[in-house]
Amino acid sequence: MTGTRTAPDRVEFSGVSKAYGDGATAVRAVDTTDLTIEPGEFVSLVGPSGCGKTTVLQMLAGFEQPTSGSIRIGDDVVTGPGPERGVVFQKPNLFPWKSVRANVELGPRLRGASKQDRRARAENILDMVGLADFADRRTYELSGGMQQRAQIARVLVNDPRIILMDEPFGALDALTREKLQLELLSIWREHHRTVLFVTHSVDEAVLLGTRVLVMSARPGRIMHDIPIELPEDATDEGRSAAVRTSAEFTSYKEKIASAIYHAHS
Ligand SMILES: Nc1ncnc2c1ncn2[C@@H]1O[C@H](COP(=O)(O)OP(=O)(O)OP(=O)(O)O)[C@@H](O)[C@H]1O
Repeated sequence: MTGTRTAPDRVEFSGVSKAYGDGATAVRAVDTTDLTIEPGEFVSLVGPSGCGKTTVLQMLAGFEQPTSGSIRIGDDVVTGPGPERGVVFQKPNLFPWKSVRANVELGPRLRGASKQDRRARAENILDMVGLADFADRRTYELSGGMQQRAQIARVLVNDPRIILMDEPFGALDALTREKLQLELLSIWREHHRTVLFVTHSVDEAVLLGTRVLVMSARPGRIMHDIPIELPEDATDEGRSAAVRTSAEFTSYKEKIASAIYHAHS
């Protein structure tokens, strides 16, 4: 039989709903949702507080199962977590007593990579996220921004094809946040992984996303799917301010902020 195979990293939600609990006390978090994410897309997910953004991400991560409908990656139905998906949360979950390098090497070590291989991979990734000089520090010694960099390195070292990020920069100060946004954008431009990025910041959603999805109030469903095309490359630190103040950027922000505002009503 010669069936057509779907691209291996294509994400597809078909009629996905999620309720927590059952009976009269059930919380309907996500309503019937269809969604396709093509390989290499950077999709920002925004919406009113409690509308089900994290639930969408957790279902794709395989930590939660849909109540109805199904989620596929390529031809495979998601039934649990898998090595092709890496998850970055708002709070880094690093081992504080281990060095940055040991934290980053843990994934490859658990998968049986040789010492030489995992060392080389860790060095490469730590360099990429700007932590090469901090490899031997214990993670509790790092600032919040550095800890989040280490967390991103820990996910990237496993070479996931799909990266799921839930408010990863939400706890950082504005300057560090901006720096990490640009770094993430550079990494994505270079490696072109598929990214699903949950954020409360419309500015961040527009700056990073190739698409912004706006969810309605709970039970959430995707109300708007907005492709983003900005005039310039925002990864260049010198030009990012110009991008953020461009007419296109402002217009996207206004459109999305208004959609979120109306999603409440
Ligand atoms: N494990 C759970 N058990 C019961 N209810 C839950 C659980 N997780 C989430 N919920 C509820 O489901 C709804 C959607 O939550 P979710 O965290 O997905 O929304 P969100 O859009 O990410 O929220 P926020 O923007 O505030 O982070 C909320 O009403 C929440 O209280």
